Amino acid sequence: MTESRQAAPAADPVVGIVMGSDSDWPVMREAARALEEFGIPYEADVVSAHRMPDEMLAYGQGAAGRGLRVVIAGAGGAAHLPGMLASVTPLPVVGVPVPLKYLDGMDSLLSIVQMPAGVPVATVSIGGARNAGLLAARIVGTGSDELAAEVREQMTAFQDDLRDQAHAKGAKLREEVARGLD
Ligand SMILES: Nc1c(C(=O)O)ncn1[C@@H]1O[C@H](COP(=O)(O)O)[C@@H](O)[C@H]1O
Repeated sequence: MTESRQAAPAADPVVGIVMGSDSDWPVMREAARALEEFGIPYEADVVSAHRMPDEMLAYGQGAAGRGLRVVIAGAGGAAHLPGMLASVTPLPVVGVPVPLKYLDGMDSLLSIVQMPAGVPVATVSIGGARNAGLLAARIVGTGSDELAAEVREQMTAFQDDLRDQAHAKGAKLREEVARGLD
């Protein structure tokens, strides 16, 4: 009898990564990479407030009910997607300003960061999708389930690693200085 080989069912996503266009993916995939490093199940999709407003509303309104705990929303230019999602979901929304050819992402940054009182979006730096993923991981880590506990443990190890790397860089720089500048 041949052994049946079935792929394990993918865990339900707890983070939703959405972006205004697939052209944002080269930037936004860094958020996905960060989540993968922490073993956090996520989904990724194109959702545009401007081009598909009905679908954007449905995504935002359904996100919490589907088990998502955080939404990461990235968009370039007149980036209304993160704010519009934040207005229809009770979940934390992390906004990623995506830099485009003109204005270097300043337009997107200002569109996302200047939210009216009552509708918060946690905005990361221009192109800062990796930090968006790490922030989402920390938010997941605030939970009380097994995944949250694992993420907290991994995040502490990650931070220890960052500190060790910074120490190593400092040691290298001090050695260079001790040898004298050319
Ligand atoms: N800012 C938004 C929204 C939105 O905020 O709803 N929808 C698309 N876009 C942005 O338009 C840019 C150009 O999109 P195309 O590359 O598809 O022309 C992208 O950076 C996208 O995020």
